[in-house]
Amino acid sequence: MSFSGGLDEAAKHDVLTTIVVFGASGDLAKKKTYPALFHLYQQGLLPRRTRILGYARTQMERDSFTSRVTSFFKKDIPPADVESFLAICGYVSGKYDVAEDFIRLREEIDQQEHAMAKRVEDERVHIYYLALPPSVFVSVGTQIRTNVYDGSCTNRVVIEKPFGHDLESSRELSREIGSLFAEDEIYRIDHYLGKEMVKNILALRFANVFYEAVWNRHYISNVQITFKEPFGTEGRGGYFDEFGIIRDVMQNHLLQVLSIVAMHQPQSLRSEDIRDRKTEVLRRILPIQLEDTLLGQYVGTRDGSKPGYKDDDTVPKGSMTPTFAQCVLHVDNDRWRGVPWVIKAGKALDEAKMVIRIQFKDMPNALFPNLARNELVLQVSPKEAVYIKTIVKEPGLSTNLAMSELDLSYHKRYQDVKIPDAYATLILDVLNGDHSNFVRSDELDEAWRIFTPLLHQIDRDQVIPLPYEYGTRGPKGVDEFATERAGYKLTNREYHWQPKSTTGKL
Ligand SMILES: NC(=O)C1=CN([C@@H]2O[C@H](COP(=O)(O)OP(=O)(O)OC[C@H]3O[C@@H](n4cnc5c(N)ncnc54)[C@H](OP(=O)(O)O)[C@@H]3O)[C@@H](O)[C@H]2O)C=CC1
Ligand SMILES: O=C1O[C@H](COP(=O)(O)O)[C@@H](O)[C@H](O)[C@H]1O
Repeated sequence: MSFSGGLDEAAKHDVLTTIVVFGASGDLAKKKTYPALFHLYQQGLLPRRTRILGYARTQMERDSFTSRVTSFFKKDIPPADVESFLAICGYVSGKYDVAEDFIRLREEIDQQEHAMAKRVEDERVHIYYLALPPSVFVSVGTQIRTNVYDGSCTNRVVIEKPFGHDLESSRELSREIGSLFAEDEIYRIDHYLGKEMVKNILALRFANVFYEAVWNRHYISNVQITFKEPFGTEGRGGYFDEFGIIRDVMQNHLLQVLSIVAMHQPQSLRSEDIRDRKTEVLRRILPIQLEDTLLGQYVGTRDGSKPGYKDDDTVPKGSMTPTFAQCVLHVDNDRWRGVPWVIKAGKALDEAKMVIRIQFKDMPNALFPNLARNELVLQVSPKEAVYIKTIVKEPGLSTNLAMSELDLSYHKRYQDVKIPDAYATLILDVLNGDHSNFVRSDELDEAWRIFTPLLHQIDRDQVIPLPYEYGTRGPKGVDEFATERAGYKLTNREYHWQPKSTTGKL
């Protein structure tokens, strides 16, 4: 990871670069991969000699391919930019298990490289982006390794989650992928690691003397990491039902965030040093107990305006898959022993939000009795912000105390900065060969170790999730859970942080 001008390393080096997007006809390619590639192209961050080849089974004429991959581009983009981007894009149709099709792909890559090459010894990079269902990862990986892989250039393989559905299947997948590619060729995407505020955690923690000083059990009472979506699985129920909210969001996104908040300072900003620290802290997390877990599944609204999870035609009628979960985790090391970490994720809740809330302990002196607690809140979405809930004297003639905040709202402080999509930053990392924001196989192993016993118990015991109405805060007991299990103290019911916040009396 670089904090000092490493942004356009790849572009500066003018490496001959070929990016192959497998599954180019699909949803992820259309919504994320191509818009991200286009964003990088527009910013001049793709190496000058880059070619992008889509690959999928669907037969597509150039027109239908280009209209598909540009369908999620912003509407106000100059058409000339889109045209020049499309000039570097091509498409090859082929199956995922047919050697001849991959040989054709390799020939196409060779031809394109030949056309771009200045010298025979040009430095070359091949990026294989697997925007594909996991059922074909290994088959496509095998074909790439056998028929496309070029040992004389740098090869990078980008893989999307899910990486298995429990410890055993994840190990099996790692073993199979690991037999095809070296670990340093593999980039496992967790797109939360590309989000601005998640990338900011490292800077906040290790570039400011005052945070690190209190970042431990002596000052922090509990930590809450919360993901809320205001919509249900609508249409994606088939996929979701196999996984459930714990596998979909918690085992990956929330645990990755937790590991960065909890880890010790890395030796350096080198990706392996950062990943070593994350893995080290994951190793200290005890497997989650069912008693420390609250599960829910949304039902339709009383007025019938929103459907329940099981009303979705793609969801099996008797499904017990949780769409909401809240768990307490414990990090068993000297820094964190005794501090509960509450992670919560749910679909069809009351709002869209991803926040990391660090609640400090009570003020240890009695000069001011009954003080509310300080909190440091990192809002990852919808609007990036860092704020510290801070007690002040109510301004004016009053001598009361009031809860207020030190507020760094990005949309106010950085008005001219456009925060890039996570996929754009992650693809840029791949171009730069930077693994810091990708999941290493031992991290993945630890993540599954923490969740697998719980997931198996839920399946084995057929644990019934509690119902909650679409658009609410979650099942009955959600707020009490954090208070009773983690000692969370609601600071002040009158106080609600907003970008332009009101203060509330204590
Ligand atoms: N969509 C999203 O927003 C997100 C997706 N992901 C992950 O990214 C990957 C791709 O997701 P997404 O684009 O939604 O997937 P899609 O279901 O859209 O599949 C991508 C392409 O793969 C081919 N395909 C689909 N099903 C099969 C199958 N059973 N066997 C062989 N080929 C198949 C199709 O291409 P063709 O038939 O033309 O070959 C399809 O266009 C997955 O691993 C997913 O979990 C991760 C985060 C978000
Ligand atoms: O990986 C996933 O993430 C999305 C949420 O991502 P965000 O960037 O919009 O916060 C979630 O909707 C989806 O279920 C899950 O698979």
